[in-house]
Order: sequence, then structure tokens, then C-alpha cells
Amino acid sequence: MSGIVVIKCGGSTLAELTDEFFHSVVRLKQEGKHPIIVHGGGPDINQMLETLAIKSEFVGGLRKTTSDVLETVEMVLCGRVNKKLVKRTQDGHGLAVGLAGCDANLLMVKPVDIKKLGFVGEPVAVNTELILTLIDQDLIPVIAPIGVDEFGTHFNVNADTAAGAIAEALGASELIFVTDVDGILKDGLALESVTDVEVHRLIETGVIYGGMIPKVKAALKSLKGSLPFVRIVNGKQAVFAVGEGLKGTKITKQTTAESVS
Ligand SMILES: Nc1ncnc2c1ncn2[C@@H]1O[C@H](COP(=O)(O)OP(=O)(O)O)[C@@H](O)[C@H]1O
Ligand SMILES: CC(=O)N[C@@H](CCC(=O)OP(=O)(O)O)C(=O)O
Repeated sequence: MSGIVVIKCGGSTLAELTDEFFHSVVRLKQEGKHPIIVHGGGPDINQMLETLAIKSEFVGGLRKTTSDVLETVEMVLCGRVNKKLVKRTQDGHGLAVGLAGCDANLLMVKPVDIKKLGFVGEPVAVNTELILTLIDQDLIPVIAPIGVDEFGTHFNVNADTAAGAIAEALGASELIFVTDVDGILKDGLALESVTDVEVHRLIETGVIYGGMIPKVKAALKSLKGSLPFVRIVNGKQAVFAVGEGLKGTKITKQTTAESVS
């Protein structure tokens, strides 16, 4: 199906998303595109873990996920955050259906490293049929990044990674990371456009660090598929319009001519 737009809403920016943002997502649908929201919720998870006095740590940008942590992550992502986003989309006059990657094996995963990270999964397959059926019914899927393995065990998946895998599997025409900064910043300014090769350099030189790393890694991985480019935009200003570019950073594939020069 053409015109699939995967929009990853980061936990960092959920509170800043405007009513106009959700209206514009619904408008995309009315104009014949197929928006899919994949969301994170890191700050909400942190807050709930703190309230419940459950310790958690990040290893290489991923949350070490014990069974207690997993229970809290599921509660926050599939409950509070997912349903808030469903409400806001429906307030924008669209019909949204909230689900998690573990529903109907939507996001199949394998453990990243059980010893080091516990129940953290990396995507291996996506139930595209389910998503296409929902889209076909004019629904807007709102997906929480909880994956499931072949034995039915649930796993916590980084939301950027989940969005990248879903976009790739569906052959999406756009993948947009909505976050709390204007794009990839260098010397305080958002870069308009960067190639995959430049992104590697920006990671090596420490310009890209922390939460931006899983985002650009997911972007680079999905660029290997059908996507011509991936965008990183600020949730404060993000409003979608068919045929119009968004402000932010565009990550593209370096052409062969560029790579030899
Ligand atoms: N070069 C960079 N440009 C912009 N942000 C960066 C960069 N390197 C690291 N970051 C960090 O990445 C954060 C966004 O990632 P994250 O907090 O995980 O957001 P989200 O919840 O939207 O996924 C920014 O707020 C910033 O602190
Ligand atoms: C494995 C892992 O780290 N999972 C993430 C899932 C949520 C997420 O990715 O949220 P953001 O998009 O707001 O960062 C976590 O537990 O925080």
C-alpha cells in the first residue's frame, strides 16, 4: 500500500504536541495518506518507576528491563501513554486504534542480550497484514513498543527501533521522528540535511549522543529499505501537510557520486 507515513512520537515531546499536530495527522488520512503513530514514553516510565521505587538503568541507550521493570513499562506505555494518544487523535476527529506490538504478534522480537539487558527485544518480524487491515478500515493505528518473542514472552523495545522496523516492513513512504529538538543539532543549530555517512561521523565525534543515537540508527537501518529519507522534527512545531516539507533534519542516503568525491 502506498502513502504510509510512520510518525514516531518521542516521550520527550508528548506533552508538547499541539491539537493542531493531531488535526494534521487526521488530515493526512483524509487526504489519502496512511498515518501510523508509534510512540515512546521514557520520561513517563521513569516517573512511574520512581513512584514505585523500582530501580532501572540504561545500558548503551537501552533500559535494562527486569520483570518488575517490564510490568511498569507495559502499564505506562500500553495504558497511560497509548490511551492518551488515542484520545488526542480522536479529539482531532480521526478514529484511532491503540495497540501494542505484542497484540496479534504485531512486533515479533528476539532478546538483545538477556544477561546484560533482561527483557529488551529487537524486532525480527512485523505482522504487516494486521496493520494494513486497520489502515484499510480508515483507522489510525497507535502502537506501543512492546514486542513478543516466539514463545509468547513480552519484551521492551526502544520506540525508535520499533518505528524503524514497522516502517521498513510496511515499505512506508515516510518515517518521521518527532522529538524535543529541532533536528540533529551541531553547534546549536539544526542541520537541514545529512547523509548516512555524515551521521556515522557525527556519532564518532560525539555530536550525536544519548537518545539521538537509537533514532539515527533506526533511520540508517530503514534507509537501506525503500525509504528515500527520514526526518527528525520538533514536536512543538510539527504540523503535517501533504506535499509540504517539515522543518527539521532530513537524513538521506549518500549517492555513489558523493561517496567517491
Ligand atoms: N546532535 C544532537 N542533536 C540533537 N539532540 C541530540 C543530539 N545528540 C543528542 N541529543 C539528545 O537527544 C535527545 C532526543 O532523544 P530522546 O530524549 O531519547 O527523545 P525521544 O523521547 O523523543 O525519543 C535530545 O533532547 C538531546 O538531548
Ligand atoms: C528498551 C528501551 O529502552 N525501551 C524504552 C521504551 C520507551 C521509549 O523508547 O521511549 P522514548 O521514545 O521516549 O525514548 C524505555 O524503556 O524507555
